[in-house]
Amino acid sequence: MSNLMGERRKKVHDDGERSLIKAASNASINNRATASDAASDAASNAANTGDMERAARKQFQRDVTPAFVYVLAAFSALGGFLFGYDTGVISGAMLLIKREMNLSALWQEVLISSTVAAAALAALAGGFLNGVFGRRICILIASLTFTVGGVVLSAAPNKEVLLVGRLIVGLGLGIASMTVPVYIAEASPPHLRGQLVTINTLFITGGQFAASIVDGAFSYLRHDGWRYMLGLSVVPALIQFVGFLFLPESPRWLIQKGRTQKARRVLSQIRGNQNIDEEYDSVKNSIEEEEKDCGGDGPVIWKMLMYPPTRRALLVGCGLQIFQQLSGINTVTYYGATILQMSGVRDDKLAIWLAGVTAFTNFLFTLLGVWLVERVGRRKLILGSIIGTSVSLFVLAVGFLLSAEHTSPVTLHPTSMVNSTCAKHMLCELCMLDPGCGFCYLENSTAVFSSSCLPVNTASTEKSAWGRCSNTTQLRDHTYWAYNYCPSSYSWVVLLGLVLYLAFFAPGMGPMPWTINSEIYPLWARSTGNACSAGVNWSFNVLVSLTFLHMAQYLTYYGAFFLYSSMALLGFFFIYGCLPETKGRRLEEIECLFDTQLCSCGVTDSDEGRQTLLSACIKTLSEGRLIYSVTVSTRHTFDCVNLMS
Ligand SMILES: O[C@H]1[C@H](O)[C@@H](O)[C@H](O)[C@@H](O)[C@H]1O
Repeated sequence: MSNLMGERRKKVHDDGERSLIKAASNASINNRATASDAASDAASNAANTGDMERAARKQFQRDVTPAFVYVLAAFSALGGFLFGYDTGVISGAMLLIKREMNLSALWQEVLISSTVAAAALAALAGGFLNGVFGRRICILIASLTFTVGGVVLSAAPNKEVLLVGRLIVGLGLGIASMTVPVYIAEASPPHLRGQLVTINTLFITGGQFAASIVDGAFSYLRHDGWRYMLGLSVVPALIQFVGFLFLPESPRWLIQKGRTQKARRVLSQIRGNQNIDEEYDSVKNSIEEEEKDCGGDGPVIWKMLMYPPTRRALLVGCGLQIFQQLSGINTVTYYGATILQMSGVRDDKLAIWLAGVTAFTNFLFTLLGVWLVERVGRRKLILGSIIGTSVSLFVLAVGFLLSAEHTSPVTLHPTSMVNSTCAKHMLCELCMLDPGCGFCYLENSTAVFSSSCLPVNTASTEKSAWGRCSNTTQLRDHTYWAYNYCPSSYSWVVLLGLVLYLAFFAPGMGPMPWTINSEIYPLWARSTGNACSAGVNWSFNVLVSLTFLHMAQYLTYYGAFFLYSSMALLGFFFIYGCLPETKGRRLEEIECLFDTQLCSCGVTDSDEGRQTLLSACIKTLSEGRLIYSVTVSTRHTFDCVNLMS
């Protein structure tokens, strides 16, 4: 298989080389090229030999990828695990904390959103820290922050200290989320980069899954169970911290800082003592090239915005993160347990584990993404994923719509309830959309009957404040309490939508925005580019989570999901138009993909040839009597001129 891929890539290269000679002879050097047919042949042979050597070297490197790069990726991806764990664990922990500390709804909201908001700010600051201190120090800072945050949270005597702990964890999240993908991308060989960076997202979803298991297990410990839930994050954080004391700095960052000897040492350590000259030279050349192109004063973000290729890359990177969040991943997974309950899993004890089922499905399908990313490429994977996501959201919305249209009426109106707002609701759908009420009903195999809309118990949404559904032991013998959902014979459509959603979102839209962002910026702009896009991701994460319940109230559930579905469709057109394929390219080549006007409907085959050709040109071949000299004028056009020496 890898042989075949090697052959294919070589063919593209050959074609590129042929078109190079053709382009050159058609252009300004027409006469000289005609006079040098023989020399051209010789050069072509020499170039082919060089080509074959390069291909053979690449093949060798593929066959013997040293284990060290996997170790490095795994330790880095613990940052992803903590990302998933710390964002996932809070929902289960909150159920216990709110009871023990008597938290108001506002405090609950503050404790949940503060972390994500702090992460957004820290991700932005992480760009600066990365540029100055390097990737390794930033990962060490992040794991130390996670550790301190975990200790503060697990020992918190009151809600104020809890808030401090949540803010500290948020800082770690922000720094880790932008640094880890960059570090892995910079250390990986091109043919494995996509897979290894995607492993980071696999660890995110793995962390979310682990969090749901821990939540389930410690939920039985009514007193202080939350301390274990929150405190356990210290374990992976410490493992990562200790691991990173021994792991090296990114060789690309070292070269950028002029620490070339160390960079060479690290690169050959990561590549397992293979020949690193070609890679080292290409990174170094491209840094010099970048300095020429993008010299000038001002903050990096300003230079990025002034320089068209990085401006376009930033737009694409942030756009991907925005559409990832606007596709509603965090509300769908948050709502997943309710969807499963709605579909007939009515046992309350089981409900807490249902979030785990959704998280596990998300994890499983992210694994599919790891497998696919280097096989089909980023572009196809994310396009297939987002269109599937949009369709699944549509199915989810239709399921909610059908359920709403066939919603059960409220048949009982207890007289003691006249003062409650819940008494006003005549349909389950309206009762369910009111956060203060729930639906209490009896059910036989064919119908719902004896139903009432009752106020929810403020301490636990698992039962009503009073009446038939206020005592959990009474909630059997076909008496059910539905908070957040209505019994419906169309729940299978909703369940189908959920499964389809996870199957499509998780392999592409979940990981690709992170993977692609780690690749598309040139080195001088990489930390800042990733900081901005990660900051945008976290900001939209808060935005979507904070607006979901209000949207559900004003637009109903189906309205909210139709909106997410159209956002995903919009995202499809954006990605189709603007995202080039980055698979298999060296990081230094990728900037060229943004040379031309943005949104030119992706990269065509001939573009691929053009890019391979460009990288061949940049190397300035000098073989035999023939010299290829390169003019890469402001990186917008290039012309390979063959000259007789
Ligand atoms: O890529 C990740 C991932 O797929 C998670 O499931 C989600 O919670 C995050 O917000 C997202 O950035």
